[in-house]
Amino acid sequence: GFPGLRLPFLPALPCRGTGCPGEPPPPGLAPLSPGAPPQAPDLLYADGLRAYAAGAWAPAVALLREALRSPSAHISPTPESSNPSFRSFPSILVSRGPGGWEVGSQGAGRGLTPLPEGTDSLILLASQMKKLDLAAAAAHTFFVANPTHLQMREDMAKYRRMSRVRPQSFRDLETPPHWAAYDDGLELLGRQEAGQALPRLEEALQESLAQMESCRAGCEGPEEQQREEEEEEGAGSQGGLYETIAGHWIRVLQCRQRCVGDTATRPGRSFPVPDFLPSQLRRLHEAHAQVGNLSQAMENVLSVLLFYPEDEAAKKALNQYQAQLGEPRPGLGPREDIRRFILRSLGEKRHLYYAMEHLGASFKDPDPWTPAAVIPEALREKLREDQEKRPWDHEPPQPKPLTHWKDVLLLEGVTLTQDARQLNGSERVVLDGLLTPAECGVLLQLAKDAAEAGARSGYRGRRSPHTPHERFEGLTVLKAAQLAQAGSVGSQGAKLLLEVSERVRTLTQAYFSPERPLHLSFTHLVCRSAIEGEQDQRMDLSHPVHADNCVLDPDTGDCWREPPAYTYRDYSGLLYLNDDFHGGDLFFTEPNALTVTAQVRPRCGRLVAFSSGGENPHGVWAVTRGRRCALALWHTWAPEHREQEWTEAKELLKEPGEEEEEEEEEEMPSRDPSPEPPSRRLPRVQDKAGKPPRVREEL
Ligand SMILES: O=C(O)CCC(=O)C(=O)O
Ligand SMILES: [Fe+2]
Repeated sequence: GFPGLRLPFLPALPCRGTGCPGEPPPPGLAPLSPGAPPQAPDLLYADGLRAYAAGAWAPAVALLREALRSPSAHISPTPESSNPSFRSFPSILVSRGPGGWEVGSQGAGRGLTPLPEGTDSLILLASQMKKLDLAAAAAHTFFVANPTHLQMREDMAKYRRMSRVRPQSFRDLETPPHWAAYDDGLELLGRQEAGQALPRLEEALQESLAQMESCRAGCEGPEEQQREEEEEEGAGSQGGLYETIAGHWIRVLQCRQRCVGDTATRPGRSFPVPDFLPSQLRRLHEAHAQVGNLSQAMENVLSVLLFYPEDEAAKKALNQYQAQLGEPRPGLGPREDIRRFILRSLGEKRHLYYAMEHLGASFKDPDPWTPAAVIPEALREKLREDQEKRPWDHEPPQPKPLTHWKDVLLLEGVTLTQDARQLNGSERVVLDGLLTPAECGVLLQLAKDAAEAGARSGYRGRRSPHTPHERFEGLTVLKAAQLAQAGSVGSQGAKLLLEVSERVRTLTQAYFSPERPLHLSFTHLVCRSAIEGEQDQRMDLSHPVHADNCVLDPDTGDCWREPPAYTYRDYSGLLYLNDDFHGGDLFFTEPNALTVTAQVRPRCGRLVAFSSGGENPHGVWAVTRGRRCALALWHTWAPEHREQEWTEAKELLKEPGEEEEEEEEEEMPSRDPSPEPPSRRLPRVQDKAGKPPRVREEL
């Protein structure tokens, strides 16, 4: 498996002396400071890789360059032979030519090219060092941090085609094969290249099933047995033989069912893509239909129907095919691999539900498609209640529209919904798919729990500072972490809040400021609730028209970048969590604060990001029913305005075992903070216990 690894091809490097836990100075950066004695190139190289693995680009580039430049490196540029875990690749050179990135094979006797500063130099450097895997991963990482760099993406594809490396190995380095194939397939499909998409989509499905198999195989492995032994010791083995056997099987089955979610979870993400297999089948069906493969389109749509027998779209397509084919063709049925998968899974679910009903076992069904008939009558009521409490787990899958895929940037499944032109502005964007429904659910729950915790301690949800007709609750990341520590809210929610804010920062930087690092300056989870019985004659807004970093004068259209405005804010982001309320759309206006130029309806996982100045006056229509929750984030180019609380919150939420690893990373000096979370760049919080809690009021 790939449990959340960022760069799995990098071996865990042995820790030697300096920089190792318990040892002073940070790893191997000394040679870069003037006057320090030079280090052997392979040590520099190893340290460079460690810096690279930690995401510290600047030191990585510097160290690797040093490694390459040292005299002995000219003879043997890589310590490949001494380190068997580095594979050799054919020698390929990527360089920046007049027409963009250029790919060619390395000519003999070519001298060392002076390297420009910056992340992309690592790609060049790595390829010169014949570290094609490193080059590819660097290119990929560069792309992830700069998704608007479409040229780069195309060139990466070229690079991949030209290399004699097996086709997947570039993405494989960082991404499990089923995700790599899936993303490729979707992208091709979006470009209307269904024919080319098909092999990748098919591969994605095969690889997903294979991944599932290997995950399932692990369910009876030594770890599972060890856990059982421990549990049995703990429980004093009161049960007899049958109980022991039943207990074993229940655990194996629970584990196997969990593999669905594991396979559907992208590396680094906390939640699975909902309904992963059925949505892959839908894509396959779509692609086969587009190229006119009638029988395969039919096979796939029949497979969708195995999951969802009542799926209207699938039934309609099927009828159409049957009409086209005339008479039923023998031998045409759902896919065998899917049929077997479903049968087996249903068998397991039956056992688990039985165990739940009669043996008190717990089981969280990972699938929304389980037919009601499989669930014992006695459990249905309770499950329905749970479901109502947590509707996000069972929201029907919403296939993303494929019509705009030409414009879509594929980044962690995020799609570009509206660009500045479509929004009638200069620096505005709407992106979708930043959160899964489950993630929205967790954050909504966090907001709710925090509000309840506040109410218990005598704090009443106050009236909005903007309107008397709404209640307003705001939660900062630090407050969330403190509440999690006190046990008032789940720590999963507080952690997700941090993770998500970093996700937004990365995207905002990539989209608007690829050349210059953006920092979070303030993160606020905000819910606005209509006060019932006070909505009838309402004329005001939930949030009056304003600009975020300047004081707008609607009469002249000027915007004064001076206090009381938060003048250091450079980019604003609103990440919406729900849409089950009335009113509450965000809108942009002309500088006169009257003429509406664009409007955005909030929904789960939708991000609206824009520059914070007078070019983006905006407001929020009255929320007249229900509760509207959003994560408001402001970004700054000014490092001195970085959100200190982010780091403090991160610190509070750290699990006991995480300490050492972080220690090492934090000591990694990194002046170029491009794709890292702010925590690595900020000094450690000195005194968490002694400090009175800071209250912040920023809106
Ligand atoms: O919640 C929104 O959609 C916008 C809020 C806003 O503009 C702000 O807080 O500055
Ligand atoms: Fe605003």
